[in-house]
Amino acid sequence: MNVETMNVTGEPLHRDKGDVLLSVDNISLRFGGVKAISDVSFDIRKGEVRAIIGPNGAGKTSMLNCINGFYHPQEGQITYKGVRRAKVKPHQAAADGIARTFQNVALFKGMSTLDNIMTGRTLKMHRSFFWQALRHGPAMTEEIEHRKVVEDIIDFLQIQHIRKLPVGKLPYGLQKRVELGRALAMEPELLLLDEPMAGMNLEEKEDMCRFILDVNNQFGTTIALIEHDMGVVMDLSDRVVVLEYGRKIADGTPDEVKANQKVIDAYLGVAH
Ligand SMILES: Nc1ncnc2c1ncn2[C@@H]1O[C@H](COP(=O)(O)OP(=O)(O)OP(=O)(O)O)[C@@H](O)[C@H]1O
Repeated sequence: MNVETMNVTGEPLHRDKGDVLLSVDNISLRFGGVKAISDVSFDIRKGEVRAIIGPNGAGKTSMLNCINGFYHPQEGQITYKGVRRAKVKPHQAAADGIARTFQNVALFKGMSTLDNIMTGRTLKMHRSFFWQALRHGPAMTEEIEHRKVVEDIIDFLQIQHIRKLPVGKLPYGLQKRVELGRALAMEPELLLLDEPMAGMNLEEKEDMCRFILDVNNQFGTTIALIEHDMGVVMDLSDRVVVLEYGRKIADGTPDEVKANQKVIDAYLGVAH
């Protein structure tokens, strides 16, 4: 099998990096008197790794929450796959191919790695709860198909050795990998990663970087990630958008952003 041209389920991959997959236009989000995001616009192109960076409180997580429907901005609009979105809910965004991971791992701690990743297949299950409970007939066939996808993901992420272990007992780096696995089980077109390397040691970071790049290269998944480690951001990303105090202050390639005086000032804490 040539994984370069296949997705997780072995279907052919159609990569046309460059088209806009999602665009954020003039988004503003307020919480009472707090302006979390002010008039921000940027786009995410199909097949790219797009980083969202900025100092603490800049509005990065709020932006991911707007993209996947956790928050609904008071102003502006989001267009996904050419369709202007109304107020979608997170499960609708997920059904449309947008999956995410969280800053703090959000897994079912008492459940095994395998079962946690299996929960990522929920939206793909067509048989009713009645059939699934019986584990009979069409539901059985369907479960076998879903298990196959999940086992492929487990192989891909090299976590066979922990497939039966409860995730709450795993080191943090591995929990983050399981969370990535659960997001991948949704076969997303757009994967949102909120600080995927937070709390990891160097070796775990290197592993996670490699998996993110492999997901992008092998499955053609578009990735938007928030990350504080600048080395990681510069290595992984095709383009970087920089937020500060809820406003966009820069947008470009890693080299362009690195050389931008506003970005340098923001990270040095220079007052404006
Ligand atoms: N649910 C909420 N209710 C009230 N204020 C919020 C809420 N979520 C975010 N904020 C505020 O919005 C601003 C942006 O927060 P956000 O978490 O998006 O920033 P961030 O760039 O992700 O920060 P960090 O890097 O520290 O995670 C902050 O002032 C924060 O306190």
